[in-house]
Amino acid sequence: MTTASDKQAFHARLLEIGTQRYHDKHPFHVMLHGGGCTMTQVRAWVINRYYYQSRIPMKDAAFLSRCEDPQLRRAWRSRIEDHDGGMDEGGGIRRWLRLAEAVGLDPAYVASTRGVLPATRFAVDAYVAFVREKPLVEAVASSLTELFAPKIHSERIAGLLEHYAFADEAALAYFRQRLNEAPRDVEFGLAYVLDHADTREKQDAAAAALTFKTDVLWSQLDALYSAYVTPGRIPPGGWDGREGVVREPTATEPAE
Ligand SMILES: O=C(O)c1cc(C(=O)O)c2c(n1)C(=O)C(=O)c1cc(C(=O)O)[nH]c1-2
Repeated sequence: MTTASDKQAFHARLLEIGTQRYHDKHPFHVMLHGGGCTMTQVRAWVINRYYYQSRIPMKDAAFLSRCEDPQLRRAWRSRIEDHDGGMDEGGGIRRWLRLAEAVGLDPAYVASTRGVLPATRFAVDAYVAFVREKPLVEAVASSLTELFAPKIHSERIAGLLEHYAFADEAALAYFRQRLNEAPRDVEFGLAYVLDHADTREKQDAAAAALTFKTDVLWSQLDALYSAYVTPGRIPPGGWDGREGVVREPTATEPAE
């Protein structure tokens, strides 16, 4: 059993993992948010990050398939609805494809996931497998990087609007919407982990799960940096900088 002060210390330990390891500090994000990316680099990020987006509802479905407690399923299932949405209006995935269009990519190309870097696939697939296989408290703990996501989403909205001609509210709707959704998810997830990681061993395992997830996020950006910032390093199968580009966005284009 854990005491209240134990719980507090564990909470602080989880927050410290974000301070040390969250991907807001990755050099690729520093470039992206500071206006230092070329359009090819922005597009590479949109293409690769789509793979993460596309797998989030699949990992949440894997999680749900393992929950025996109906209350837990009720609390969790909105995550799938946030990303998939309804038949007509769609959700986060469709909003991501609007960003793809805004940066001049064919959304069908992005949705095909052709051109996604091998290391992106490995990292994201490892996250889905982790959630499918590990104890529930570790699976929930692995989602707690979202504790740190509202800050990065706000920085991204401000940075993209300031530095890139393609960026407007329609293009960035995905991030604006996450600012509403993520705090609710993370409030539930954090309370669940603080309550259920009630031994030192479970706390260690939950902290390791959160650390693993920061690695999943960091590796995706390492893959992008290696392929599209370092000249001549696109691996076999990676987007070539041309496929799926349908137009160059201009500053004078009217917003949708
Ligand atoms: O832009 C980001 O940096 C970022 C990070 C994360 C995250 O920390 O895992 C998520 C998201 N965005 C996001 O939009 C999202 O829907 C999401 C779901 C999850 C998850 O693990 O269930 N993480 C994230």
